[in-house]
Amino acid sequence: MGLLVDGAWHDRWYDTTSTGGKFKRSEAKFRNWITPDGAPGPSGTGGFTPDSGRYHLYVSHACPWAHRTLIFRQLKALTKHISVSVVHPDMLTDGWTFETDDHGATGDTLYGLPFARDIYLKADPQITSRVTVPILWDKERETIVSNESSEIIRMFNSAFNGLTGNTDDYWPEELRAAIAPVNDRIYDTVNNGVYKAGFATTQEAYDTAIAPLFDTLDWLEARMSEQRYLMGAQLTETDWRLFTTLVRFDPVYHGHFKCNRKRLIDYPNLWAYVRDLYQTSGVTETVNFAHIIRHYHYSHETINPHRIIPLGPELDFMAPHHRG
Ligand SMILES: N[C@@H](CCC(=O)N[C@@H](CS)C(=O)NCC(=O)O)C(=O)O
Repeated sequence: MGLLVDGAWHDRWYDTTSTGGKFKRSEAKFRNWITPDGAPGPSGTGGFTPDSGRYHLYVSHACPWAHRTLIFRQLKALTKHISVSVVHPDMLTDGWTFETDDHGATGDTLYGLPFARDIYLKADPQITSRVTVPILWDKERETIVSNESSEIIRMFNSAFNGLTGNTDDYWPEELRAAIAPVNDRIYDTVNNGVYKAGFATTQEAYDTAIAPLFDTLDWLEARMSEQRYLMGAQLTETDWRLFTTLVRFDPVYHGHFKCNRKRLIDYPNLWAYVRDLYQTSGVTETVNFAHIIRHYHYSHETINPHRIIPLGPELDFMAPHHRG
């Protein structure tokens, strides 16, 4: 794993020495928006209109952030309009690569480049950035539209409605004010919380992450005993943002990231809720457990130096969820 500094690749693990052992996620660099009329969005520059075939998504099947974008591509009927390349699950000294010797890794189907960093360099040869997925690429302007998943899913939610005719809304106006604090808490303590626990390099940093993570899971378990979805009767982006972390919880985060006070399956409502979401039409096929389990255990040498891939728990995501 590494990062680009002034266009040069440096093979370097996350620096936790300056933060008292705490993992700090860096801000995404590319923050443009595709909008119905090409007007600039809340950040970035304009000119990104919702044209069929113009955009390409680079994802990892292992990555919970990239997974969000794949789910929205399915839910919003965008599969015909936005093409996809899938990186190899092993992220080693070259970062994400386009090697294809693993079932489901497609290579760079646009340019045939060897590494994900080459996509960042194509956008800006002098860039200083981590090389993260997802990457939403514009084939026309040959640049990165966005590498921030929370913003990519909002574009997918509404910008292409005129093209697809799909008007399902996962960020409805009337729920936005209520969604914001729930997203924030789940991002900080769960989505990013598992990483803060897993990548901690001091006991204190781990302790600081693990308590709020399970407090939030307890809170969510109670909430899901009263309603089908996080915001009530309607499925929203908040559910999908939580789903991609919870679906990885027992196979990866429980053991590899030491999030082990409880398993997901010890929370009856949350476990049924995750099965409900998993079984949603189009979503099941976005979950690739082989890449998920392989990536984390094989790539994180500081956590699992012998790269032994655990067998993993037997989980039946297709078991009836009884939440309808
Ligand atoms: N803010 C980004 C975070 C994406 C992210 O951190 N992706 C991870 C994979 S799960 C990554 O590519 N990490 C490589 C690195 O940090 O060097 C988003 O939500 O889109």
